[in-house]
Amino acid sequence: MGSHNENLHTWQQRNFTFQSANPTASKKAGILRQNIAHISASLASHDVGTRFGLKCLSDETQSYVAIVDDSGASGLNNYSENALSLVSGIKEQSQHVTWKSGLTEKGIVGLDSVKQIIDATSHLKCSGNEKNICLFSDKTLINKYFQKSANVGGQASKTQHTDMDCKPSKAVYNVRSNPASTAFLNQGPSGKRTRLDDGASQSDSEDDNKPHVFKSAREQLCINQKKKNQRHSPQANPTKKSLGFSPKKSLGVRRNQCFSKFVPPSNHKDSTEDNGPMKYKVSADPSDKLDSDIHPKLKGIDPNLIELVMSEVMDHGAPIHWDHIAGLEYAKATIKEVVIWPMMRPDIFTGLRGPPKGILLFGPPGTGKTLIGKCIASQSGATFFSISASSLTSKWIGQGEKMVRALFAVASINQPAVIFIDEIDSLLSQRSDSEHESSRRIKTEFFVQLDGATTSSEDRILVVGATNRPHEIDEAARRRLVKRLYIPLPEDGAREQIITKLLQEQSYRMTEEEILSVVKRTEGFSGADVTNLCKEAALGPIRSLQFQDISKISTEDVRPIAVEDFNKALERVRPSVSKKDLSMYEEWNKVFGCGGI
Ligand SMILES: Nc1ncnc2c1ncn2[C@@H]1O[C@H](COP(=O)(O)OP(=O)(O)OP(=O)(O)O)[C@@H](O)[C@H]1O
Ligand SMILES: [Mg+2]
Repeated sequence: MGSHNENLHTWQQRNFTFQSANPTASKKAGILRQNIAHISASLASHDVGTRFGLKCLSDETQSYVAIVDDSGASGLNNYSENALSLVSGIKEQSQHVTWKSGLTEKGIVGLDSVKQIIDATSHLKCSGNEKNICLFSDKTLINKYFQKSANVGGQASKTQHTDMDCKPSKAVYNVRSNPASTAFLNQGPSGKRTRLDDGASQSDSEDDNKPHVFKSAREQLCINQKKKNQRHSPQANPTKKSLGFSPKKSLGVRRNQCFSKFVPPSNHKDSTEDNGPMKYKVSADPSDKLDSDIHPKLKGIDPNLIELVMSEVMDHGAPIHWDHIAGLEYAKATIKEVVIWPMMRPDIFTGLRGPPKGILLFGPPGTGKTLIGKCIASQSGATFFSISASSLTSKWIGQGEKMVRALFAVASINQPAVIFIDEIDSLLSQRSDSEHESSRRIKTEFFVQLDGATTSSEDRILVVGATNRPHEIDEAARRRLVKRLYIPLPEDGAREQIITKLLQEQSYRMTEEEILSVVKRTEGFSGADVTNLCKEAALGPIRSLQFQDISKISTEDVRPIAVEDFNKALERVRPSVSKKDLSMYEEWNKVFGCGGI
């Protein structure tokens, strides 16, 4: 190094040049760089005092930095390159400079960002011909790179990818994602920083001699997007298939292989508890919600049928009193004995006195059988189920026998209960070979239920059947309907009772004799027939009105019913039961009836 004065002189001269001329920014920077180098050399050789030397060094460095990083257009902005070449410059000029640049390949590999690169590349797999992305498989490759650039005098050579080409087995890492970590990795011959990972400029060997041009991240992104699209187009990478590398697409969340056992939602508190199926407590009040516990007697029965029984079958008709039923004293007495009393005093009516399981009301049509059923409902205080055989067979086709089972099950839970089956002959008619399978099944179910197989002897369930065709009932049913009550045509007194009762609802002017005469003339009439006669007679006074008076007349002005009306009505209303039919009933009663009329 020159003597102290010489150095000073040179330095002053350089300074002067710097101050006087109007060099460009890069020129200035160059001069400042030399000054800095010069000062640090003088410091090292103790040509200048340490204090003075350091002062000058910091001044020069500041003005250098000011130029390089000047935010204006002139800012050279290539601070990092220059700093690097500066440092490598210092390294050359003053071998014995004490401080050592950290920019050795060891130091670089030790940098966090480089470590990230190395780590990141260690597990990535090459996915086919991603040639245009620079590859680092591990530290050795990075070290190799630096050896290579060191050999070329620090000038980063073109990144020769010969040994870095992406071989299918090598990891792929796109170092683009961490620019700071690539700044020092490669400086192209023009000093322009290029990126090792520059997908666009990074290309396979044939492009290597093309100068690497620096691209901004945005440009890079567009270029890579284009490349990616090309790569993914089917003809772009046939090798993907050949590599057999096609990750299975699993839509959404990957299902775990072991399918958890499906547990159906249940109303049970704890499905592990073995508390059996739902229990229903069927209350007399159908509006009650079904409780969560199923009565043992309802096990295995379709809840819908249970609901049906409760909504459709339970009778909620208007209450009927025994007085509403004219005549039929014997029948009424028997029913009271068999139905009402046992319901009221089950403690007395047990064992031999226990009530029968079934009653049959038979007789000509319109004699009050259904009426009796309704009266039992309102008078017995029992839960009353009224079902007609035709609805059982038609409405619930195929459900017949299930319906029967549900019916008896619900009744047994709501005992004392009366099951009234109107037109029971169409349900339990004589079995024949030609009959339909479903009706046969219904019958069988009925017999089982009637037999009390499902109801213990203490159960208070009464089945009341009504029919006007008793001879058609199957003998098995007949046996089970132990009380077979004949409901005959009403006698005079009954007919007089029906007429009197009905006339009281209207204004009438008839003498007792006249009424009796009417009763006489309705011999053979059923209760229903008598009722029809009264209705007809009541129309008499209306018919005597002129048509035009109808709209004006008040109810008081309508004349009362008179015997003439009945005389006319008798011309129109005829008895519905023939003598022949009548004899048939009487005959049947003699054979199968429980006596009395
Ligand atoms: N003994 C009676 N007392 C009062 N009214 C009666 C009597 N018998 C019949 N009736 C009248 O006739 C109508 C029909 O009676 P009910 O429906 O009980 O006849 P039924 O015996 O059931 O006939 P079917 O065998 O055709 O079903 C009743 O609504 C009632 O007005
Ligand atoms: Mg009836």
